[in-house]
Amino acid sequence: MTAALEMTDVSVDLGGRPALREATLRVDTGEFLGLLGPNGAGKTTLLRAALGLVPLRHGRVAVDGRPVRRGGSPAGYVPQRHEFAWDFPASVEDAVLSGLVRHIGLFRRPRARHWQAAWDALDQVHLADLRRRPVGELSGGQRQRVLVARALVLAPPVLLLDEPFTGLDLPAQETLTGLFTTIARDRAVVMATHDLAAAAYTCDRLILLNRTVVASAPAAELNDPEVWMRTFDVGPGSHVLKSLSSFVGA
Ligand SMILES: Nc1ncnc2c1ncn2[C@@H]1O[C@H](COP(=O)(O)OP(=O)(O)OP(=O)(O)O)[C@@H](O)[C@H]1O
Repeated sequence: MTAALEMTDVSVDLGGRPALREATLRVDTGEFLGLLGPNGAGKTTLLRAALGLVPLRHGRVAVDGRPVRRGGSPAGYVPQRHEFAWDFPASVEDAVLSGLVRHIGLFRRPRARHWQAAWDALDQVHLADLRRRPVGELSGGQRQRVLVARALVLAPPVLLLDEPFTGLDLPAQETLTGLFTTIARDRAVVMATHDLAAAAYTCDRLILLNRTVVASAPAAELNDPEVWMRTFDVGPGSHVLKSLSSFVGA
């Protein structure tokens, strides 16, 4: 089977320093993958490499079997919420259509098929009723779903989520988790997150990252404390390990 996303020996330098070292991973259609690691572990860099947004020092990236070139990845990207201009006077459907700007053309009018793709994407995130609402009036959870629809409008083989739960309450997180699980039925989903509990409960597999891939397995199988110590650069007496033991086997 062709991988939805395959990264082989990927190394990236940022500011002259290594941000990612020989990272290798494969994600298949139908998988919901959690990407975990401490601050500065290279999670965002790995997502940006999958999007063709950073030069690779070494290695290969392929989406749906096709090599990714600079700026030309078919992967869908859901940025962190603060990266979107919510005070821009746009409706929900305008925001979703902006995901198609490369297909529509910058100063051209969207065609019927573009509107239909936007409405279908809004249907998938259960926001069809709010399509005329100004984006500035939405809650944090609704804004997150708009960003997911904006990425889905291109029907990507893999959806990359950067910290989707930050600042959301538990019910909003639960809604999103259900949504991501549904979306992962017919594509791959990769979620970079600091929320280990949410990832452990909902993701099929976790990738533990600390500049390189330290481990890749379902949460229940990640029961070697050594692996978590290497991931988070902590010693055996660390509180990190104690808090981990409630939801993984470490
Ligand atoms: N534009 C940049 N120029 C130089 N160094 C950078 C740049 N962006 C990131 N870095 C460095 O690259 C490393 C990896 O950063 P990255 O943002 O990928 O980590 P992360 O795991 O996403 O972190 P966080 O959990 O804090 O968001 C860090 O050491 C960071 O300081």
